[in-house]
Amino acid sequence: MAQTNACLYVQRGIAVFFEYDTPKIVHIKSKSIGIFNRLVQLAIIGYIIGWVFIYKKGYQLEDVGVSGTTTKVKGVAYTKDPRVGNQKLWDSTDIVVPAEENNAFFVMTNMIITNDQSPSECAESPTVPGANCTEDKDCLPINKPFLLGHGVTTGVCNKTTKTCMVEAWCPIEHDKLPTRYPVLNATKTFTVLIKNHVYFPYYKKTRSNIVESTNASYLQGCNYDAANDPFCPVFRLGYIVDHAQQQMEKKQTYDDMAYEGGVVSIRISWDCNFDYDPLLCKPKYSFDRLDKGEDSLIAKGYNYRFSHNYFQNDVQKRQLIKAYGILFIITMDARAAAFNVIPTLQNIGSGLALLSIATIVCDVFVLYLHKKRKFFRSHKYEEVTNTDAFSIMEDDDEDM
Ligand SMILES: Nc1ncnc2c1ncn2[C@@H]1O[C@H](COP(=O)(O)OP(=O)(O)OP(=O)(O)O)[C@@H](O)[C@H]1O
Repeated sequence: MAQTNACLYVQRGIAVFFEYDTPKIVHIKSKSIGIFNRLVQLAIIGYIIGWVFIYKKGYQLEDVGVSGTTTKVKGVAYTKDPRVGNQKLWDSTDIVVPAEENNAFFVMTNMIITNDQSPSECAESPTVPGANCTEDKDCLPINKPFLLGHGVTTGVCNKTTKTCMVEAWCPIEHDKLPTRYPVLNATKTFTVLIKNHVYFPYYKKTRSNIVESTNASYLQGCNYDAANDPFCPVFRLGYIVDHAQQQMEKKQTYDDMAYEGGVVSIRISWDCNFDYDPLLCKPKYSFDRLDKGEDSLIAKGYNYRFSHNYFQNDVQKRQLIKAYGILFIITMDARAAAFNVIPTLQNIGSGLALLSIATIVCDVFVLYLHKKRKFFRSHKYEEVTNTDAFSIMEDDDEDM
């Protein structure tokens, strides 16, 4: 039985080898099928013209720009807060730390200041893991560092604080923000000048976000506003923070964010069409908050520590600052395009090839979905053999 089946397969295989398929044109005269065919062709042509050529500008060659960005923050704040000295004047030199960063700037908005620290011995903080003790032997070995603490053990337990004595920068920092408001909430009125230069290597053209028509007095007086002054490169920090939170469910005020810090991105987008005057190419700005803000339960906000070291009466001293603030990260995305023959021909070619899909779609409709599909199929597929051909030749001979 199995042998017979195998023989049948072999015979069929041999028969297929001696067959030839050729497409046949069946001219169907039907209003509904004709309209369907034209609609499919129209949809494909619409896609090629509308999407590929008009929307995606398939006739242009794209170049990606390289760019450099610098920033300068300006503003003055005056605080009356016992935490930072009763009266203190702050300008951007005090508040922007470090003074210069690559594609970013940090604005300090709140802080814990520990003044006059000097290297000596003091009791470790009770919140430091492993620093609690009841007797001296709990603080052995000597010179053991506390990873999350402030110094190294001296082998003595402080009976008052019940923590190990450490050799450290003393007094150690009291790591707790004392009030619910940020010291430097006035930074919301500070401004930042962003200078962004972009170069397109293929087109050898440079653009800058400081528009050609501006002058120094315009820069000193303008403030970016998406609706009223979209080309001013000077941004109020309060404006950036407000607009960065638009996509967030729980929006925070500038003061809320300034209290524990956060991360905001400033995105500069260039989309230049060099088929027109390059001077018409202007940047667009958008702002986003990158940290989770209120939604994050642990490790909220953004802070880091830095110190100012000095000598007083030949004693080495320092002021330690735990700075909370907003880190502004500048990202850039630059593209330029202009007419070029190669992408134009490529897109026309692939568009024409796409038109053949109309025939496939119509064939599927006519041969498998249409109510007269059996009739159309019988005309589309026809089997002929050599014997048929010979009989027709003989008939022709007789006629002659
Ligand atoms: N954050 C800012 N807000 C408003 N204007 C600014 C800001 N930063 C700079 N400017 C002004 O923009 C212009 C160009 O700034 P640029 O830094 O190139 O020049 P500058 O003369 O060195 O600036 P300055 O000495 O005032 O810091 C200057 O007139 C400057 O005062």
